[in-house]
Amino acid sequence: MIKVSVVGAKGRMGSHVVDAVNGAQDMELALTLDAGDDLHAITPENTDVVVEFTVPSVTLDNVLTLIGQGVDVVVGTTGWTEDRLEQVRQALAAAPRADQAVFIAPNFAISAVLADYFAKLAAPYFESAEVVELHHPNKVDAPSGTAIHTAQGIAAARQAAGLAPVPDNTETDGGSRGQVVDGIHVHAVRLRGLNAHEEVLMGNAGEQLTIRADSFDRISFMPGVLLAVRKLAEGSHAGLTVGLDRFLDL
Ligand SMILES: NC(=O)C1=CN([C@@H]2O[C@H](COP(=O)(O)OP(=O)(O)OC[C@H]3O[C@@H](n4cnc5c(N)ncnc54)[C@H](O)[C@@H]3O)[C@@H](O)[C@H]2O)C=CC1
Ligand SMILES: O=C(O)C1=N[C@H](C(=O)O)C[C@H](O)C1
Repeated sequence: MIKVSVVGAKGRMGSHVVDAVNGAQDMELALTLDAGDDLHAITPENTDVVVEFTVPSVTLDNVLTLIGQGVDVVVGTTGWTEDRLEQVRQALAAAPRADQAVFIAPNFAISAVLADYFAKLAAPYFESAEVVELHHPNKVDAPSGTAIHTAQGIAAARQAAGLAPVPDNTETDGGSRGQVVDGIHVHAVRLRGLNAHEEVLMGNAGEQLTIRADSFDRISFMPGVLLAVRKLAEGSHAGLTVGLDRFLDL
């Protein structure tokens, strides 16, 4: 049995993870912690893998503490920059166990992972590309971690293909053109009734490709979370891994 602890267990995602772990025949729920709890309670004796869904402002500190505790960590929280990822790599290099692992996924839903993948495939063939993400209004960060990741992937694919910057003759902008991530405009919508959605728009003269992923319910993230827990428990993914696509045969 894989012993799984959940950090952020009272949150929207954390509470779903608790239910998913309780429903998995090969896992047993160890500790469930939330804001104010001491993460040092989590040790290799009671936990194989920790699942961390908290808030962007605390996730790095949580992950560094958990690495120091000698346990593997699956992270779904957003807010990861290259600088923060590097801090995780360095902490893992000095971790108590040589084969210790941290896995971070911008998105655990297969629809979103595939949309991201398809966007990278399509990117070299279109002059224009923009990303629109749409979420529930309780979300604290904008744009979404997934949209940032998608925009970065599109930008890298365009650069590798030698494409020019996206065409844009905007002269006045009060913010309507969105946040620019590596040259790709990203727009965020917050609307009651929505959960997590992303649309990638690509255009050429006279044509448009739309790639859209809709996560209507947080249960859509759970197969991906459980897959990541199982992969880390296998012990063959030491170090830092980013993106669920790394665990799929794409
Ligand atoms: N990777 C993915 O597939 C997904 C990622 N997310 C991301 O997961 C994160 C959490 O989202 P939600 O569950 O909707 O948020 P939420 O606000 O419902 O839950 C966050 C939980 O973390 C707890 N928390 C805050 N500070 C803490 C600390 N220092 N230690 C332990 N717990 C602490 C809060 O009390 C709360 O219970 C966000 O960054 C969100 O963008 C959300 C959905 C899917
Ligand atoms: O806060 C959310 O809800 C979500 N957050 C993640 C993100 O910012 O990309 C994943 C998904 O979009 C849901």
